[in-house]
Amino acid sequence: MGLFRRKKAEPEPEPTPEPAPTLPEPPGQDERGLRSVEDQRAWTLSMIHELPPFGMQLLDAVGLGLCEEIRSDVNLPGFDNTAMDGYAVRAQDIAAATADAPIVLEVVGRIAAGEPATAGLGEADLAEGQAIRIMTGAPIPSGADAVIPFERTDRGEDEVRCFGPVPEGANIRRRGSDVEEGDLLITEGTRLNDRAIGLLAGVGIDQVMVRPRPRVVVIATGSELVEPGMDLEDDHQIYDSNSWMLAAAAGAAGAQVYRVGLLADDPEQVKQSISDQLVRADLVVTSGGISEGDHDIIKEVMPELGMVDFSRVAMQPGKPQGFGLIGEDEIPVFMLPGNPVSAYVSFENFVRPAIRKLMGVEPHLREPRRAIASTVLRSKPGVAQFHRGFVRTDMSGRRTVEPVGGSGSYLLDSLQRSNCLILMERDVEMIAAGQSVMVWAVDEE
Ligand SMILES: Nc1nc2c(c(=O)[nH]1)N[C@H]1C(S)=C(S)[C@@H](COP(=O)(O)OP(=O)(O)OC[C@H]3O[C@@H](n4cnc5c(N)ncnc54)[C@H](O)[C@@H]3O)O[C@H]1N2
Ligand code: MOO
Repeated sequence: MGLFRRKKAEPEPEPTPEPAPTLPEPPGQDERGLRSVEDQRAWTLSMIHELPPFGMQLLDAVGLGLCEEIRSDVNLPGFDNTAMDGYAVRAQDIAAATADAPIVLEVVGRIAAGEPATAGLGEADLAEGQAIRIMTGAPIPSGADAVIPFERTDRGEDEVRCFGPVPEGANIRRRGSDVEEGDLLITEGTRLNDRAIGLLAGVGIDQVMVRPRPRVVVIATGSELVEPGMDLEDDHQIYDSNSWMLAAAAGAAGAQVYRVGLLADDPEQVKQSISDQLVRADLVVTSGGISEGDHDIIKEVMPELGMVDFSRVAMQPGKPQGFGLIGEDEIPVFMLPGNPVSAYVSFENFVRPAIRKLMGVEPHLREPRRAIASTVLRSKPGVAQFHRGFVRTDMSGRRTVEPVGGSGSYLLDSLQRSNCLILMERDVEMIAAGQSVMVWAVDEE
């Protein structure tokens, strides 16, 4: 017992520190320490979330991902109308007409597009022996069941000679024959193109719910890099191609791109510059500095900015990969390898799907097409191979593909000459000429 029966004050318990947030459990590795491309993609995509949707005017929505289902409230056409300038007639009245023995009809009115069907006749039906001059898009008057084009008549004003018959229904565009009220027009997850905008406008819709363009910051690192347009000061410098190519690719995928100037291999500068970018980024993409070198700057500084993961993926090119969630807002960052082809192939495999997921556009991954290999293709065992290729489709629809350039991941020229990536799965070592293989046609949407 203590003095004066007072209990000794219990020491305050030490507050348990919040555990530092970590990335979800990364995918497993093979015996050589490599992850599969599919696992790496699924894992990184699991940390990317669709951006919240907004209502946008049609022209602001071009290229964006629709996040509602669009059904039509109207019929298209909204009324039976004529596809030709001519005369609305009763087909049976001129069934016996020929060039030599034309049938004469009385012209009882005239309807232009935008005028009501009653403009010609009032409330009466077109009667036997009557015709109405009618212009393309104008509504078909009641009683008429065909339109004879001007070219098959003498274009008469008060009466018209018809030089041949027309079948019932000829040149009439029926109400609802394009779109019926209630039809499903565009599904959620569709990236809106120019034709979709036309259809939406055509059914009277002026605003849609879409996800905004993801803001993608693209950064290249490397002290050897020089901005295109500047002089190379010595012969061991190179021009930065990656940040331009990645910025262009991100833009084509639908992003709002911010390309940041080059960052030299100075840790403090790189850290500060990347942190400064986070306020305007939904996604950050870097290139270079992630493999085993002494100056792999990204590998060095990024752990100070958040939760990051560097790994090796069973793919060629593109083996070294980095991913993280950085800054207070845990902005996703893809840290791509510096070799230009590796950066491009990594973009196609991981970044483009992430941009599409942010936009709510499906499918996330490019859809592979089947093509016949025109020469033998080889791959190292145990890695997914992404050869550059040129795919063409002949007149009969047969798609063939040939490799372009070698497999070196520095080969920018052959990358430019290619229009596809040839996909050779991890367990495939050879594709013989004439065998089929899957390709990503990278110039397609
Ligand atoms: N000992 C090892 N060395 C390397 C390995 C490895 O596993 N062990 N992997 C190789 C592979 S594969 C790749 S890919 C590269 C990736 O390297 P980094 O991401 O660290 O990239 P850097 O070293 O910065 O650059 C590589 C290469 O690319 C050129 N480069 C970089 N940035 C640009 C740019 N913006 N525009 C044009 N060219 C760029 C750079 O000059 C280098 O030539 O590592 C291998 N090494
Ligand atoms: O895998 Mo590196 O990405 O080939 O050149």
